[in-house]
Amino acid sequence: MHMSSDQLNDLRHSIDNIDAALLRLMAERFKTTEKIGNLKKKEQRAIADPDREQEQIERYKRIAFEAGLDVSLALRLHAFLVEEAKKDQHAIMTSS
Ligand SMILES: C=C(O[C@@H]1C=C(C(=O)O)C=C[C@H]1O)C(=O)O
Repeated sequence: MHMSSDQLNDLRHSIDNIDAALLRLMAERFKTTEKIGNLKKKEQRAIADPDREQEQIERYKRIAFEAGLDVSLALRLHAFLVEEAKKDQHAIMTSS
């Protein structure tokens, strides 16, 4: 049975709202990691914090599982976000 185009439009409207929320949250996350980068620069701290990343991984696993999201997808998202945040922080650390 075909989905009616009304149903399709409604679902796509939901997707657009979800995507907008995801992008705004990502912007918020990168603004926050940028602040952390500035703080690390001031305090001469290392960019990477493996202990923190490990704690985040455990948290991602739990939250993804409870939310019914594929755990490996959540962990790939974590790796991507942290890698990008560290690249940004590296740029902050090396700028004068
Ligand atoms: C943002 C930080 O810097 C790095 C990036 C992280 C992140 O994107 O969440 C976490 C740990 C660090 O390796 C931090 O130390 O909190």
